[in-house]
Amino acid sequence: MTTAVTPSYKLAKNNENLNHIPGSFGLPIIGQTFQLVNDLYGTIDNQYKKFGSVSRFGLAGFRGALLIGPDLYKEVYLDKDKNFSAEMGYMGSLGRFYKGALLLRDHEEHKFQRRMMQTAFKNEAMKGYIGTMGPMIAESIVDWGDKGQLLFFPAIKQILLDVAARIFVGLDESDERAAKLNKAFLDISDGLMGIVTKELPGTKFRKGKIGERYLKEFFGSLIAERRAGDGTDTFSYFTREKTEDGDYFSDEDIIGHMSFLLFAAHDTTTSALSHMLYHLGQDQALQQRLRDEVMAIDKPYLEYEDLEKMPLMEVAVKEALRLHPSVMMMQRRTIKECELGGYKLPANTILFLAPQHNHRMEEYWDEPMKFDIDRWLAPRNEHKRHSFSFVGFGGGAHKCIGMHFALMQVKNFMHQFLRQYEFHLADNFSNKMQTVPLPKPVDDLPIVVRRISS
Ligand code: HEM
Repeated sequence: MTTAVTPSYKLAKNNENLNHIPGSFGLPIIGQTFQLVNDLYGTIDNQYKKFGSVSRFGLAGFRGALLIGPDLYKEVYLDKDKNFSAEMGYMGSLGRFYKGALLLRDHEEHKFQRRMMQTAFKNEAMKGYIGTMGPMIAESIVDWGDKGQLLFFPAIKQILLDVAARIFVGLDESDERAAKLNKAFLDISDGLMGIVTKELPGTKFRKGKIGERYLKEFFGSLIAERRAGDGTDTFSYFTREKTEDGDYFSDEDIIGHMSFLLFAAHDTTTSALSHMLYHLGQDQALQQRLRDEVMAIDKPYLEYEDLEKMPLMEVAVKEALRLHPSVMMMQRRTIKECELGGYKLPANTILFLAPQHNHRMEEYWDEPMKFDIDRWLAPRNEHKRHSFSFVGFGGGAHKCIGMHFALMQVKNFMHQFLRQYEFHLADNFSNKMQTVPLPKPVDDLPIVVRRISS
């Protein structure tokens, strides 16, 4: 039996010796966290204008280099010389609960693990998912017309939790394990925000750790049964996937990937849909343009082949993600000394990548602050000016594996919603947006919904 040796870069401490790079780490420990929470774009833009595309930056206890601009993102995401570690970039944050997740694996190990997910995101699986998704969403919004005004963010959050329990895990909403699973998952998300990182009574961290243990036990206890069955939920696919040598993936790997999948899929899509409705709720003509697209499909539920008949919906969600990326900060750590933007960055330096700034650069986007779906369509095709000017789903080896699933879910929701309802933002909407920890409207997006008379 061979024992895996931990590569030395995973044992090294973060390098904070960056005196040769312009900028500042900000206040002790918290760094520039407060500025960023108050104004994400302004803080990054200020940093760019003062110091250029590579600068010293401090955030939530971490000190490293902030990278700005699509050329640098391309270098880091494509990582041709294996210079960058996603695992060590995220170890101090996501690593507290999701050690072993796909995003926290590097290079060969990452490639090997990503294989586990391949069948679960192929066409055949996606066709099965879409068959479940449409009716579930339709049922969830059937009474929205009677409510008049509703808070969109918590409403869509619950719908997507239920859909995830069914499609990813194979649990019906009436199954009491679905509620427990959702609670465990939400507790972990809360735990990630905890300031105390010890399991002390009453802390978010402790609640999160209890949730983490619940998920471990829950998924672990079902692996053998799912492997023997013919389930078409994501979890079942993972249990049956084999390595190139014909072995199943280990229980530990399957559990780690399932737990992270729930996290990676949920808040991101909730945030994207909330921002999309935020813009459509202010522009009735655009809302009608998208409604015309879904009406033209003329079916109660979307089928897989219908997804490509919704090009406007696809660019509308991308435009929402351009202005308000769900993942507001990505992290990597250098493995060895390397040069970025003309600066030598020592080994073990944390790198911060803030996609929103790329998405609003005037060099790549005309009137970047405007919500304008036509910028993505011919003849303008602004997104083609640089292959990394839009990185809402990341790029390179770690590019979001659930991107097509997310787009399918958005299209399904919008297909059900716009066919039945028209809506606008409620008068009491504050028009304030938050970006940290999750980008969303501050007061949960109150909307007024009216049934369209048939
Ligand atoms: C609008 C919705 C979504 C957005 C904006 C989004 C965004 C992202 C981004 C930016 C990354 C790359 C992070 C990095 O490189 O540091 C990522 C990775 C990932 N996403 Fe998504 N995501 C979404 C939905 C989903 C869904 C629905 C799933 C699963 C069904 C999913 C699963 C994952 C996984 C597993 C990874 C890690 C991939 C890897 O390391 O190889 N995401 N996502």
